[in-house]
Amino acid sequence: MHTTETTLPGVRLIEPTVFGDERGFFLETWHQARYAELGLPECFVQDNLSYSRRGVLRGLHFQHPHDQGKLIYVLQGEVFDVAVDIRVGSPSFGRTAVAVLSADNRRQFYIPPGFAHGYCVTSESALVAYKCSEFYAPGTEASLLWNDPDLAIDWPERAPELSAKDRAALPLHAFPRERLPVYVG
Ligand SMILES: Cc1cn([C@H]2C[C@H](O)[C@@H](COP(=O)(O)OP(=O)(O)O[C@H]3O[C@@H](C)C(=O)[C@@H](O)[C@H]3O)O2)c(=O)[nH]c1=O
Repeated sequence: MHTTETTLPGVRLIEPTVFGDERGFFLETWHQARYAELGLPECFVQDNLSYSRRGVLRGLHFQHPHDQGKLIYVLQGEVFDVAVDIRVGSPSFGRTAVAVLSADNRRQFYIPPGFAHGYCVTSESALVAYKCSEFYAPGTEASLLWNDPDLAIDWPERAPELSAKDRAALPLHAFPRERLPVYVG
């Protein structure tokens, strides 16, 4: 397993060791002890799977309270994945880290609690799997505007397909401080 720091402290790109043989390949998608050594949560409590067509953009989402850490990987297709530091008082507040995740590169992106997350599908379709460190808590989720000019994310799609919730999202500066997580160092 190989891990790389990204442009945001705590956000990690993980390349699991792949064991290939004549039958195909095998890899561990999560191993509690090994991933704990990387500083990932020892306990994920929910696994999610979503399917989307090319050009769909889901995000940028976060929950607060009940902030979720997420371990994301792609089972089919390819996505452009984005993390945004939205922790009030963080030295990297408003900064982003991006990664191309695909079924072929088998990369995983770890986004700690306190960050917003989103992705855009760049293949014909994509199956995205992710583990979460907190349960889904309806009413505490929020949508940060995908094309907030202050974030300046260079999305691969200029006119993505969005949910109604994401079309009504707010730019980061419009969120009251109490709706955002706080940086604890
Ligand atoms: C996220 C989620 C949604 N749902 C339901 C609510 C709703 O009826 C339906 C679709 O929900 P959404 O439109 O919020 O799904 P989606 O836009 O895919 O939301 C997800 O986006 C990515 C980027 C994330 O990081 C996730 O945490 C989550 O916010 O699924 C659950 O039951 N459990 C969950 O954990």
